[in-house]
Amino acid sequence: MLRYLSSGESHGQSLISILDGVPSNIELNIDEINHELKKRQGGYGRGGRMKIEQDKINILGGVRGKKTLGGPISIEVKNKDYENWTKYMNPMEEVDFESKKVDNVRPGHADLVGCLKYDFDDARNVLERSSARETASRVAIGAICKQILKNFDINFTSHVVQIGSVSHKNVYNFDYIKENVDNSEVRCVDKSLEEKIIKEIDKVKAQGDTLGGVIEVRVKNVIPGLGSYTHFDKKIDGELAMHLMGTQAIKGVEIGIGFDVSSLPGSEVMDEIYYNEEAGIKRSTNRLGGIEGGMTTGDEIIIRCAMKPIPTLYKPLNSINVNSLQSYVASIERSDNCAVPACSVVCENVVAFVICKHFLDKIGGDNLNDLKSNYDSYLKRLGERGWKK
Ligand SMILES: Cc1cc2nc3c(=O)[nH]c(=O)nc-3n(C[C@H](O)[C@H](O)[C@H](O)COP(=O)(O)O)c2cc1C
Ligand SMILES: C=C(O[C@@H]1CC(C(=O)O)=C[C@@H](OP(=O)(O)O)[C@H]1O)C(=O)O
Repeated sequence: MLRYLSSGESHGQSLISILDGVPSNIELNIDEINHELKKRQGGYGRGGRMKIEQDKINILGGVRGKKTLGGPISIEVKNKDYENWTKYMNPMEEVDFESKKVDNVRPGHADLVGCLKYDFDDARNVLERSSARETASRVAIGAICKQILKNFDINFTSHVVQIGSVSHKNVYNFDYIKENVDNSEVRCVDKSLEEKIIKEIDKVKAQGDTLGGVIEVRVKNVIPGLGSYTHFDKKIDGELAMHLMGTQAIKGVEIGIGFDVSSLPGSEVMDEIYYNEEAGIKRSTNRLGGIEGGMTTGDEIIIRCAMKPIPTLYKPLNSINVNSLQSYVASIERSDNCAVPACSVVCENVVAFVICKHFLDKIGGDNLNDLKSNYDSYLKRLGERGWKK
C-alpha cells in the first residue's frame, strides 16, 4: 500500500517525508520534481518567504542512480529560512522562546485551538506545523507519484478558475508558467484578465485584506475501476476529498458538476452510456467528473476545490490574547496575500498521490515490469468486455 508520513516545522531545518510502497525500477526525473516544487512557490500575491526559499528535493534513501529500489523513499526539502531562525527553532539546544512568541491568536488559523488542545502558551508551537510550508512535502511526494503514473500515460493538470470575485475557466495556465519560471513573474495567459486579477489582489492587499479562490484539477487517461463501491473507505471520491480537505485552507471539494447535482433533474446529471465497436463503451457526457460508485470510470477526473482567503490579515481581526484572555487584535505574521495558484499546484499533487495509491492497489506489482504486465492484462480483459482506452 502506498503511504507516507511527513515531519518538520515551517522554520525548522527541513521538511522530511517517507514514501513507502513505490515499486522498484521507476526512473525518477529529479528536474521535474524540482520544477513542481518551483511552481508551488509561484503566483502573484505570495509574501516575502518565497524570496528566501528555493525548494529542491534531496533524496536520502530508497533510490539508487535515479531508480527506485522498492523500499521506503526518504525525502528532504530544506528550509533556507532556518539560518535566520536557528536561535528560535533549534531542536537540540536551548532557544529564545520569547522573541518569536505569538499569543494574540489569529482567527482562521490553528493558533487558538492548537494552544488549548496541546496546552501551549505560545501559538508559535502550533503555527510552525499547521503552516502550509508542509505542502512542499506533499508536492515532492505527488511529483514522484506522477512519475510512476507517467509510465501508464496518466497525467495531471491544474489551474485556477477563480480568484476573489474574478473568475475564468483558465485564469493561470501552468504550461505558460513553465516558460516563465521566475517566481515574481507568474502571470495569466489572458492579458486583460491578468490585469483584472492583479488589480483585485493589489486592491485587497492595500486594504490589509486577503483573497481565496477556486482551483480545478484534471486527470487524463485514468483506467476504469480505481477505488471500490464495496466499502465506504474504499471509495476513491471519498479519499480524494479527505486528502484535499486535509490541505491547508481548502474548504470545499466538488467532483464533476459538484453542488449543481442538487438543483438539476437526473437527466441533466447522469452521463448516458453507449457502445459502438470503434469507440467501445463510452459516456456521452462527463458531468459526474469521471467517478461513479466510488470508482473511476476511465473518463477524465474533474475536481474543483474552494480555497478560503489567507487568515493572517495585515489589517488584523479582533481576537484575544490566549494567556491573559484580554481583547487584542490578532498577531501579524509575515504572510501571503493570495496563494491560490500555489495551492493549485499542491492540490494537483495531492490528487496524484491518491490516484497513484489506488492504481498500485488495483494493478499490483513490486517492480515496473510486473506492474506493466498486470496493467496490460487488465486492459486486455476490459477490452474483451467492450472497454477501449
Ligand atoms: C500554499 C498556501 C499558502 C498559504 N500561506 C499562508 C500565509 O502566508 N499566511 C496564512 O496565514 N495562511 C496561509 N495559508 C493558509 C493556512 O495555512 C491555513 O488557513 C491554516 O493552516 C488553517 O487551516 P485551515 O484553513 O485548513 O482551517 C496558506 C495555505 C496554502 C495552501
Ligand atoms: C512557507 C510557505 O508558506 C507559508 C505558509 C504560511 C501559513 O501560515 O500557512 C505562512 C507563511 O510563512 P512565513 O511566516 O514563514 O512567511 C507562508 O510563507 C510555503 O508555502 O513554502
